[in-house]
Amino acid sequence: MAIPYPHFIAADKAAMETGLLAPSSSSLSPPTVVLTQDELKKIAAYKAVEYVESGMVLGLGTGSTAKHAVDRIGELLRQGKLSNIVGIPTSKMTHEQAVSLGIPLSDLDSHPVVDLAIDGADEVDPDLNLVKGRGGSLLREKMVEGVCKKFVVIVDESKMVKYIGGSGLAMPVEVVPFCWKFTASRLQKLFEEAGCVAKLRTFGGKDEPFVTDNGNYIVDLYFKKSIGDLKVASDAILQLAGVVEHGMFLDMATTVIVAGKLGVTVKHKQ
Ligand SMILES: O=C(CO)[C@H](O)[C@H](O)COP(=O)(O)O
Repeated sequence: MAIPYPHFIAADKAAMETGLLAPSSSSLSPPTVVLTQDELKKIAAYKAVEYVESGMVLGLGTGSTAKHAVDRIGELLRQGKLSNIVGIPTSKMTHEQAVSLGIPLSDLDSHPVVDLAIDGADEVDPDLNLVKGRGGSLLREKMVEGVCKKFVVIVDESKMVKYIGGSGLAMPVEVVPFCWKFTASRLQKLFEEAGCVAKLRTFGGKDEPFVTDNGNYIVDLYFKKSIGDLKVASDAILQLAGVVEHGMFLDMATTVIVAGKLGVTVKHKQ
Protein backbone atom coordinates (compact mmCIF):
# COMPACT_ATOMS: atom_id res chain seq x y z
CA MET A 1 0.00 0.00 0.00
CA ALA A 2 1.37 3.40 -0.93
CA ILE A 3 1.80 5.82 1.94
CA PRO A 4 1.64 9.55 1.17
CA TYR A 5 4.89 11.22 2.10
CA PRO A 6 4.30 14.86 1.21
CA HIS A 7 6.35 16.60 3.91
CA PHE A 8 9.58 14.74 3.40
CA ILE A 9 12.51 17.12 3.22
CA ALA A 10 14.72 16.07 0.34
CA ALA A 11 17.84 16.97 2.30
CA ASP A 12 17.28 14.00 4.57
CA LYS A 13 20.46 12.00 4.17
CA ALA A 14 18.92 8.60 4.71
CA ALA A 15 16.25 9.09 2.08
CA MET A 16 18.76 10.29 -0.44
CA GLU A 17 21.17 7.43 0.20
CA THR A 18 18.45 4.93 -0.46
CA GLY A 19 18.09 6.55 -3.86
CA LEU A 20 14.41 7.17 -3.17
CA LEU A 21 14.71 10.93 -3.18
CA ALA A 22 16.94 13.19 -5.19
CA PRO A 23 18.54 16.20 -3.49
CA SER A 24 16.36 19.28 -3.86
CA SER A 25 17.87 22.57 -4.94
CA SER A 26 15.30 24.53 -2.97
CA SER A 27 14.09 23.90 0.57
CA LEU A 28 11.02 25.97 -0.32
CA SER A 29 9.71 23.31 -2.62
CA PRO A 30 10.13 19.90 -1.02
CA PRO A 31 9.06 17.19 -3.42
CA THR A 32 5.66 15.63 -3.11
CA VAL A 33 6.38 11.92 -3.18
CA VAL A 34 4.50 8.79 -2.36
CA LEU A 35 6.66 6.15 -0.75
CA THR A 36 5.53 2.58 -0.36
CA GLN A 37 5.78 0.74 2.94
CA ASP A 38 8.79 -1.12 1.58
CA GLU A 39 10.51 2.14 0.71
CA LEU A 40 9.93 3.39 4.26
CA LYS A 41 11.51 0.16 5.53
CA LYS A 42 14.50 0.80 3.30
CA ILE A 43 14.93 4.34 4.61
CA ALA A 44 14.92 3.08 8.23
CA ALA A 45 17.36 0.30 7.33
CA TYR A 46 19.85 2.60 5.62
CA LYS A 47 19.72 4.98 8.58
CA ALA A 48 20.51 2.08 10.94
CA VAL A 49 23.53 1.02 8.90
CA GLU A 50 25.06 4.40 9.70
CA TYR A 51 25.76 2.88 13.14
CA VAL A 52 27.94 0.15 11.61
CA GLU A 53 31.71 0.59 11.90
CA SER A 54 34.56 -1.44 10.44
CA GLY A 55 35.72 -4.26 12.70
CA MET A 56 32.30 -4.84 14.28
CA VAL A 57 30.62 -8.15 15.02
CA LEU A 58 27.09 -7.64 13.71
CA GLY A 59 23.82 -9.40 14.42
CA LEU A 60 22.00 -9.63 11.09
CA GLY A 61 18.23 -9.57 11.47
CA THR A 62 15.51 -11.32 9.50
CA GLY A 63 12.55 -10.01 7.53
CA SER A 64 11.76 -7.59 4.76
CA THR A 65 13.13 -4.56 6.66
CA ALA A 66 16.30 -6.24 7.91
CA LYS A 67 16.93 -7.49 4.38
CA HIS A 68 17.52 -3.90 3.25
CA ALA A 69 20.07 -3.40 6.05
CA VAL A 70 21.93 -6.58 5.09
CA ASP A 71 21.94 -5.50 1.44
CA ARG A 72 23.35 -2.13 2.44
CA ILE A 73 26.09 -3.69 4.60
CA GLY A 74 27.06 -5.90 1.65
CA GLU A 75 27.14 -2.88 -0.62
CA LEU A 76 29.38 -0.86 1.74
CA LEU A 77 31.73 -3.85 2.09
CA ARG A 78 31.93 -4.18 -1.67
CA GLN A 79 32.67 -0.47 -2.00
CA GLY A 80 35.45 -0.77 0.59
CA LYS A 81 33.63 1.67 2.91
CA LEU A 82 33.44 -1.04 5.60
CA SER A 83 35.95 -3.76 6.38
CA ASN A 84 36.58 -6.59 8.88
CA ILE A 85 32.89 -7.09 9.52
CA VAL A 86 31.69 -10.40 10.94
CA GLY A 87 27.97 -11.10 10.67
CA ILE A 88 25.89 -13.44 12.79
CA PRO A 89 22.70 -14.24 10.87
CA THR A 90 19.47 -14.79 12.80
CA SER A 91 17.94 -17.20 10.29
CA LYS A 92 18.80 -19.54 7.45
CA MET A 93 17.29 -17.02 5.04
CA THR A 94 19.54 -14.19 6.25
CA HIS A 95 22.47 -16.60 6.21
CA GLU A 96 21.85 -17.27 2.52
CA GLN A 97 21.44 -13.58 1.74
CA ALA A 98 24.67 -12.67 3.57
CA VAL A 99 26.61 -15.44 1.82
CA SER A 100 25.36 -14.19 -1.54
CA LEU A 101 26.63 -10.70 -0.64
CA GLY A 102 30.03 -11.96 0.49
CA ILE A 103 29.56 -10.88 4.13
CA PRO A 104 31.90 -12.95 6.37
CA LEU A 105 29.82 -14.95 8.84
CA SER A 106 30.26 -16.51 12.24
CA ASP A 107 28.17 -17.58 15.24
CA LEU A 108 27.85 -16.95 18.95
CA ASP A 109 30.12 -19.90 19.77
CA SER A 110 33.04 -18.16 18.06
CA HIS A 111 31.93 -14.56 18.63
CA PRO A 112 30.01 -14.36 21.91
CA VAL A 113 30.30 -10.57 22.02
CA VAL A 114 28.11 -8.83 19.44
CA ASP A 115 28.72 -5.11 18.94
CA LEU A 116 25.54 -4.21 17.14
CA ALA A 117 22.42 -5.94 15.87
CA ILE A 118 19.98 -4.46 13.36
CA ASP A 119 16.55 -6.01 12.93
CA GLY A 120 12.93 -5.25 12.16
CA ALA A 121 9.97 -5.74 14.50
CA ASP A 122 6.26 -6.43 14.27
CA GLU A 123 5.22 -4.09 17.08
CA VAL A 124 7.00 -1.40 19.09
CA ASP A 125 5.39 0.06 22.22
CA PRO A 126 6.15 3.51 23.73
CA ASP A 127 8.80 1.95 26.06
CA LEU A 128 10.50 0.33 23.03
CA ASN A 129 9.36 -3.16 23.98
CA LEU A 130 8.82 -5.27 20.88
CA VAL A 131 6.87 -8.09 19.36
CA LYS A 132 9.00 -10.05 16.93
CA GLY A 133 8.75 -13.38 15.17
CA ARG A 134 5.94 -13.02 12.68
CA GLY A 135 8.69 -14.03 10.25
CA GLY A 136 9.32 -17.09 12.43
CA SER A 137 12.91 -16.38 13.51
CA LEU A 138 12.29 -15.19 17.05
CA LEU A 139 14.50 -17.75 18.83
CA ARG A 140 17.73 -17.03 16.96
CA GLU A 141 16.89 -13.33 16.97
CA LYS A 142 16.48 -13.33 20.73
CA MET A 143 19.71 -15.29 21.22
CA VAL A 144 21.75 -12.86 19.12
CA GLU A 145 19.98 -9.62 20.01
CA GLY A 146 19.91 -10.52 23.68
CA VAL A 147 23.69 -10.38 23.91
CA CYS A 148 24.50 -7.43 21.67
CA LYS A 149 25.85 -4.18 23.05
CA LYS A 150 23.55 -2.11 20.87
CA PHE A 151 20.28 -3.26 19.30
CA VAL A 152 18.90 -0.99 16.61
CA VAL A 153 15.33 -1.76 15.55
CA ILE A 154 14.08 -0.57 12.17
CA VAL A 155 10.40 -0.14 11.40
CA ASP A 156 7.95 1.82 9.33
CA GLU A 157 5.42 3.73 11.40
CA SER A 158 2.69 1.09 11.00
CA LYS A 159 4.54 -0.99 13.62
CA MET A 160 4.09 1.55 16.43
CA VAL A 161 1.44 0.42 18.95
CA LYS A 162 0.03 1.77 22.21
CA TYR A 163 0.63 -1.54 23.96
CA ILE A 164 2.13 -4.93 23.14
CA GLY A 165 -0.53 -7.08 21.47
CA GLY A 166 -2.37 -3.87 20.58
CA SER A 167 -2.22 -4.41 16.82
CA GLY A 168 -4.63 -7.34 17.11
CA LEU A 169 -2.08 -9.34 15.13
CA ALA A 170 -0.09 -12.36 16.23
CA MET A 171 2.24 -12.58 19.21
CA PRO A 172 4.28 -15.66 18.25
CA VAL A 173 5.43 -18.37 20.62
CA GLU A 174 7.87 -21.08 19.46
CA VAL A 175 6.88 -24.48 20.84
CA VAL A 176 8.18 -28.02 20.47
CA PRO A 177 6.06 -30.11 18.06
CA PHE A 178 5.38 -32.77 20.73
CA CYS A 179 1.78 -32.31 21.92
CA TRP A 180 1.64 -28.77 20.51
CA LYS A 181 -2.17 -28.68 20.87
CA PHE A 182 -1.81 -29.19 24.61
CA THR A 183 0.76 -26.39 24.81
CA ALA A 184 -1.42 -24.11 22.68
CA SER A 185 -4.41 -24.66 24.95
CA ARG A 186 -2.31 -23.90 28.04
CA LEU A 187 -1.10 -20.68 26.40
CA GLN A 188 -4.66 -19.68 25.55
CA LYS A 189 -5.79 -20.41 29.11
CA LEU A 190 -2.95 -18.32 30.51
CA PHE A 191 -4.38 -15.21 28.82
CA GLU A 192 -8.08 -16.04 29.08
CA GLU A 193 -8.84 -12.64 30.62
CA ALA A 194 -7.27 -10.87 27.65
CA GLY A 195 -9.54 -12.86 25.30
CA CYS A 196 -6.62 -14.81 23.92
CA VAL A 197 -6.99 -17.12 20.94
CA ALA A 198 -4.04 -19.45 20.20
CA LYS A 199 -3.56 -20.74 16.65
CA LEU A 200 -0.94 -22.98 15.11
CA ARG A 201 0.88 -21.19 12.30
CA THR A 202 0.55 -23.05 9.05
CA PHE A 203 2.67 -22.97 5.96
CA GLY A 204 1.45 -21.19 2.84
CA GLY A 205 -2.19 -21.21 3.92
CA LYS A 206 -2.30 -25.01 3.96
CA ASP A 207 -2.74 -27.40 6.86
CA GLU A 208 0.99 -28.13 7.10
CA PRO A 209 2.54 -26.59 10.23
CA PHE A 210 5.10 -23.86 9.66
CA VAL A 211 8.43 -25.31 10.88
CA THR A 212 11.07 -22.94 12.25
CA ASP A 213 14.80 -23.10 11.47
CA ASN A 214 15.10 -25.00 14.76
CA GLY A 215 12.55 -27.66 13.80
CA ASN A 216 9.83 -26.27 16.07
CA TYR A 217 6.29 -24.95 15.54
CA ILE A 218 4.87 -21.48 16.12
CA VAL A 219 1.68 -20.87 18.07
CA ASP A 220 0.35 -17.36 17.40
CA LEU A 221 -1.50 -15.65 20.23
CA TYR A 222 -4.18 -13.05 19.43
CA PHE A 223 -5.41 -10.77 22.21
CA LYS A 224 -8.57 -8.71 22.52
CA LYS A 225 -7.20 -6.68 25.44
CA SER A 226 -3.90 -5.76 27.03
CA ILE A 227 -2.11 -8.68 28.71
CA GLY A 228 -1.05 -6.43 31.58
CA ASP A 229 2.43 -6.60 33.08
CA LEU A 230 4.70 -7.80 30.29
CA LYS A 231 7.39 -9.25 32.55
CA VAL A 232 4.79 -11.31 34.41
CA ALA A 233 3.34 -12.49 31.08
CA SER A 234 6.80 -13.36 29.77
CA ASP A 235 7.69 -15.39 32.87
CA ALA A 236 4.36 -17.23 32.77
CA ILE A 237 4.82 -18.23 29.12
CA LEU A 238 8.40 -19.38 29.63
CA GLN A 239 7.38 -21.52 32.60
CA LEU A 240 5.20 -23.74 30.43
CA ALA A 241 7.04 -26.92 29.49
CA GLY A 242 6.85 -27.22 25.72
CA VAL A 243 7.47 -23.53 25.15
CA VAL A 244 10.86 -22.73 23.65
CA GLU A 245 10.67 -18.92 23.44
CA HIS A 246 8.19 -16.12 22.85
CA GLY A 247 8.22 -13.05 20.63
CA MET A 248 8.13 -10.36 23.31
CA PHE A 249 11.50 -8.61 23.31
CA LEU A 250 11.35 -6.65 26.55
CA ASP A 251 13.87 -3.97 27.41
CA MET A 252 16.20 -5.11 24.63
CA ALA A 253 16.08 -2.38 21.97
CA THR A 254 18.54 0.44 22.58
CA THR A 255 17.40 2.46 19.55
CA VAL A 256 14.34 2.36 17.33
CA ILE A 257 14.38 4.03 13.92
CA VAL A 258 10.90 4.77 12.61
CA ALA A 259 10.34 5.82 9.01
CA GLY A 260 7.03 7.62 8.68
CA LYS A 261 5.06 10.25 6.85
CA LEU A 262 6.93 13.14 8.44
CA GLY A 263 10.40 11.64 7.98
CA VAL A 264 12.67 9.48 10.09
CA THR A 265 12.48 9.49 13.89
CA VAL A 266 15.24 7.99 16.03
CA LYS A 267 14.12 6.95 19.52
CA HIS A 268 16.66 5.96 22.16
CA LYS A 269 15.99 3.83 25.23
CA GLN A 270 15.79 6.11 28.28
O1 LIG B 1 10.79 -10.75 13.81
C1 LIG B 1 10.94 -10.87 12.64
C2 LIG B 1 11.21 -12.17 11.97
O2 LIG B 1 11.16 -13.21 12.90
C3 LIG B 1 10.87 -9.67 11.75
O3 LIG B 1 11.87 -8.78 12.14
C4 LIG B 1 9.54 -9.04 11.92
O4 LIG B 1 8.57 -10.00 11.60
C5 LIG B 1 9.39 -7.82 11.01
O5 LIG B 1 9.37 -8.25 9.68
P1 LIG B 1 9.29 -7.25 8.47
O6 LIG B 1 10.51 -6.41 8.51
O7 LIG B 1 9.23 -8.14 7.27
O8 LIG B 1 8.05 -6.42 8.64
